[in-house]
Amino acid sequence: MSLLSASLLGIDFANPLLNASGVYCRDVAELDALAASAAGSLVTKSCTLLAREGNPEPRYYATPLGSINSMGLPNAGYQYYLAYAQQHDYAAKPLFLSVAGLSLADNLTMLAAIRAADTPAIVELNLSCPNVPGKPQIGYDFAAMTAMLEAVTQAYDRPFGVKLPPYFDIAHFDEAAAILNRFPQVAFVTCINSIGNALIIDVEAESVVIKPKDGFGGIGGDYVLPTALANVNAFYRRCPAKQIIGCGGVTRGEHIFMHLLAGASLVQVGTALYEEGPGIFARLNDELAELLTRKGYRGIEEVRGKLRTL
Ligand SMILES: O=C1NC(=O)NC(C(=O)O)N1
Repeated sequence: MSLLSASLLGIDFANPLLNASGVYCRDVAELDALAASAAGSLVTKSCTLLAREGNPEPRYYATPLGSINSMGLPNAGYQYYLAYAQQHDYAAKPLFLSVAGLSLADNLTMLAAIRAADTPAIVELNLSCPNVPGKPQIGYDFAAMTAMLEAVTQAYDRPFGVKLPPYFDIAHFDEAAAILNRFPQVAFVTCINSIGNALIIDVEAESVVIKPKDGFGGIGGDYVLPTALANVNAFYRRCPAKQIIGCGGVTRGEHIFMHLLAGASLVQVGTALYEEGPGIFARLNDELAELLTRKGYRGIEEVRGKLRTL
C-alpha cells in the first residue's frame, strides 16, 4: 500500500481522487483522458434511458469562487456508457457508472441492463440533479427516495452508492441517514451534488449568466466546501456501515485532506477539474502527498474520520 492508496467496497485505488460525475466524462474522448490521467478512478456522466441534448446554452458559467450550471443531464444514453464500461481496463483503475433515470421505471430498466452486462463497474445512483425542469430532486423527497431504494435494491443485487444533494438541517441529516441505513446494499454515499437553484448575477449586464430556468442553477467550487464537508461528516457519523465519497469545493490538496478528516474514503473533483483539466489530478495528488508527509502520516487510512471536535 502506498501513501495515497485508497479502498472502497474492498476494491483498491491508487489514490482517492476521481472526477465528479458530469465533469469531463460525457464522451469516450473525455473518459479516456480521465482513464489516462493521475486520477485513481473515474465516473461517467449521469445517464438517462434515452440520449438527451440537455438544457439550452449558456448553461455553465465560472466565477472566481466557483461555478453555476444548469446542464439538464445532457448525455448519450445509458447504452453508450455501459458499452464504455464493457471495454474499460479495470486492472488500470476502477470505473463508476452514474445513473440518473427520469423515472423509477427508467432506473430499473438501466440497472437491469447494467447487471446483465456483469462488468466490474460500480453504480452511483444520482438522486440529486437540480437542473431538469419539472423534476424535483429525489434526495429532497424522503418518501420518493425510500420508494426508489426499495425498488432498486429489489432489482439490482450488487452493492451501489447514492449521490445526495446537500442537506442543511440536522433533522434532515437524521432522516436521510435513517432511510439509507435501512438499505445495507447502499454501500456508499457521495456527498454532495451541487447546491441547487442558486443565482449568479452579472452587474455590468444586469443579467443572470445562464439561460435555463431564469438563471437558476447548481453551484460548485469554493462556495460549497463547508457545506460539502458538513454533509460528508454528518453521513460518516450516521452511517457507520457505509463509506463516504466526498465531493465539493476541492481545488487544493488541503481540501482533500479536509474531506478525508471529515470521513471520506474517496474524493471527487468537479468545478476545478472543469477549469483546469485532467492534469489537476497529478497536482492534487502531489499536494496531498506533501501534506500527509509533512504531518507524518503513512497513509490516508490514518486520516479518515479523525476530525477532532472541541
Ligand atoms: O446531478 C447533476 N448536478 C449538476 O449540478 N448538474 C448536472 C446536470 O445539470 O446535468 N447534474
